[in-house]
Amino acid sequence: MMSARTAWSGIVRSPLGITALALVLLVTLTAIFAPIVWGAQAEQVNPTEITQGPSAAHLLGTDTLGRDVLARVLVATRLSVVLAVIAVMIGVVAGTLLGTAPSVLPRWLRRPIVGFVNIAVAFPGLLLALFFAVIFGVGSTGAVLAIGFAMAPQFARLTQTLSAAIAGRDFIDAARVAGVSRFRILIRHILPNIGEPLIVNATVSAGSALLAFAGLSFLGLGVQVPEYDWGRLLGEGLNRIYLNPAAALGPAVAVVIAGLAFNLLGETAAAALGGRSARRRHRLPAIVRPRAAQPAPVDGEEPVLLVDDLRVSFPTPRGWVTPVRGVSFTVARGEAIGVVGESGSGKSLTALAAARLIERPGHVDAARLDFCGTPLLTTSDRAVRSLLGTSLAMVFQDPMTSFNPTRRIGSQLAEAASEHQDITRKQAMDRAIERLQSVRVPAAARRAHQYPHEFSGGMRQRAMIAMGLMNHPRLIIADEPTTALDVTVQRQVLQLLAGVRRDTDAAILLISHDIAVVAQTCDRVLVMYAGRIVEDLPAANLHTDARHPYTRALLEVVPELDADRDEPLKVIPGRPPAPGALPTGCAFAARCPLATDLCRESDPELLADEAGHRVACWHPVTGEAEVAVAVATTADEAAADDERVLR
Ligand SMILES: Nc1ncnc2c1ncn2[C@@H]1O[C@H](COP(=O)(O)OP(=O)(O)OP(=O)(O)O)[C@@H](O)[C@H]1O
Repeated sequence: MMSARTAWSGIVRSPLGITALALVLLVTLTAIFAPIVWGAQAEQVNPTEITQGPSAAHLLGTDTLGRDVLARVLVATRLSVVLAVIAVMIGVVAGTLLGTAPSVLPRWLRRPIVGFVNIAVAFPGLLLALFFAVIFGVGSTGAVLAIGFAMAPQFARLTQTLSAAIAGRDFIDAARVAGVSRFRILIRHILPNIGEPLIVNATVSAGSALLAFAGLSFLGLGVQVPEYDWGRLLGEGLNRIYLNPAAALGPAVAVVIAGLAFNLLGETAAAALGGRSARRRHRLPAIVRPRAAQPAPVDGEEPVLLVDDLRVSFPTPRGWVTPVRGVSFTVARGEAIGVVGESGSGKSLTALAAARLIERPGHVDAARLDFCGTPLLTTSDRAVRSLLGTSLAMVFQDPMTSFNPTRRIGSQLAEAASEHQDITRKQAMDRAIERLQSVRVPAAARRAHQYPHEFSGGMRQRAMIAMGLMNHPRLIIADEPTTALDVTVQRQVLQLLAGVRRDTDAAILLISHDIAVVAQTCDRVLVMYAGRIVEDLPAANLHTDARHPYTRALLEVVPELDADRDEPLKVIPGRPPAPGALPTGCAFAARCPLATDLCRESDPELLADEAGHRVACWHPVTGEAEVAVAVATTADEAAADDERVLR
C-alpha cells in the first residue's frame, strides 16, 4: 500500500533509519542463527575453565560452569527477542481491545473502561509489570504476560486518541449516513487507519520490552534455569563483576544494542509518517458556476425534509451555546435549495442535524425534523439508520477526507449498497462500477479497484456522488462540494449534481459560501446569519427582490468577472457575532447601515409574504434600486482591523 511504501522510503532515506534497519537485521539474524551455530558451545560445561576472564578462546570469559559467555549472550538473543515481541503483541492486542471497546459498547459500559485506562496509564510501567509478575507467577510465561498487560494501557490510550481523530473525518460520517454499524465502522474504517502509528509505537515498545525483561529476569522474576535470556546472564555476570566484568558487560551491551535498534526504527518510521501527514493540502478559491436545468417543486406532496424550529446547542466552559437558533424550512421532492451565509452562520450544523450526525454532547432540538415523513428525533436509531442509509446522500467539502484511504473506491461504494440491499458482493461491485460510469469516471471497472489517492480531486468528488447514488437517494446534501476543486472541475461537479437531480428526481440541499453558485444552481436560497435564516426567496429573484440588507451585501461583494484584478475585493465590514456572544436585537444590526434603535432592541421574526418570500428584518429593502449596503474593500477592512487592535 502506498502509505506503507512512503514510510519505508522515509526510513531508508535517513542515515539514522538505515542504521536502525541494519541493527534490527543484525539482531534478527543473530536470533535465528546463533542457537544453531553456537548452541552447543553455549551449553558445554568445562570444569577446567571455570570463571575465567577474557581470552582469545573466550572473548568474554567463562561462567561458573566454564561455559563461554559470548556464545551464551549470542544464543540468548532468540529467547530475549521472542519474549519481548510476544509481550508487545499481547500489549497491542489487549490495548487495542480496551481502546476501541468504548466505541462499540453501550454508553453505560464506556465510562468505566475509559476510567480504568486513565488510572492504569497513570501507573509507572515497571511497577505495573512487577505487580502483574507477582500475580502471574515467576517464570517466562508470567513475565511475558506481566510485561504485555503492563503495556496494554499505553496502547489503549493511543488507540483511543487515534480513533477519536479518525472519528471526526468525513468518510466516517459518510459511513454513518450510509447506515454502516458501529462495529463495521471500527473494523473497516477506523482500525486500518490507525494501524500504521500503532505498529510504529509497537516497534518502539519492543525496545522497552527488552529492557523490562532484562529487569525482571535480573530480579529473578523472569526466565528461570535452565533457560537463559540477557537479563539472567546480566544477573549472573553482576555476581562476579569483580572477577570478570566482561561477563556482565556482554549481555548489557546486547540489551542496549537491541533496545536501541527497535527504538530507533520506530522513531524514524514515526518521523517519516509525521512528515507526510504534515504536508500541506491545496485549496482553491471559489468562483462563479453555470446554471443547470431545474424542475419545479411539486405542490401538495409530503416534503422530503421538513425542519421546524431546529436548534443545535453545545456545552462550553461558559455554558451552552446555540449556533443554530430556530431554523425552519422544507425541501420538496426534486427541489434544489441553496444555503448561504458567512463562515460560522450555522449552515453545516443545520445539514448535519438533518443527517442525524450531531454527536453528543451536542444537542439537537426541533418542533419537527422529518425526513420523508419520518420524525428523526423520535424514531429508533436502527430505523433512522436504514432510512438515511437508503434515502440520503452526503457530499462533503474535502474529497481528500471523504473516502477511507485504506480501502479501494469500488469496495467502499459497494459497502453502501450491500449494507441495505439484499445483494451479493459481486452484484454490489457491478453496481459500484455502473454508478462510477454514470458519474463519468473513465475506465470505471479499472478505477473501482484503485485507492482514493489514485483519483484526482474532481474524480474523487464524482465518486463521492456515485457513492450517494448506490441506493436511491431522495435528498443529496452537498456541503461546500466544490470549495476544494479548481474552476473547471467545480463546473463539472455542479453540472453532475444538476444532472443527477434531473435524472433521479432527488432533492438537493447545497451549502455554500458563494451566493453566485447557489443562485445559478438552486430553486430557492436560504440566507443564514448567526444561526438563523434571515431570508428565504426564489433564486430567480435574488438579484431583483432580495430584501434583507445582509443578502444585498452578500450579492454586492460577489467579485465581478470583468473586475480589475488589482482592485481589492469588496467585503462586508465587521464580523458575525460568535454563537456565545449574540447581541440583543438583530444579530446583523452592528454591521447594517439601515439599523435603528428598534433593530438593536428587538430581533425581527422571519415573516412570509403572500408569495412565500420570507425575510427577518425591521427595515426590509424593496425595489430594484441600488441600496447603500455595508460594503468595504479588503484594504479598508484591514485598516479597520489595525485600528481595532491599536484601540
Ligand atoms: N462542536 C461544537 N461545539 C461548539 N461550537 C460549535 C461546534 N461545532 C460548530 N460550532 C460553532 O457553530 C457555529 C456554526 O458552525 P457551522 O459549521 O454550522 O458554520 P458554517 O456556516 O457551516 O460555517 P463554515 O462555512 O465555515 O463551515 C460556528 O461558530 C462554530 O464555531
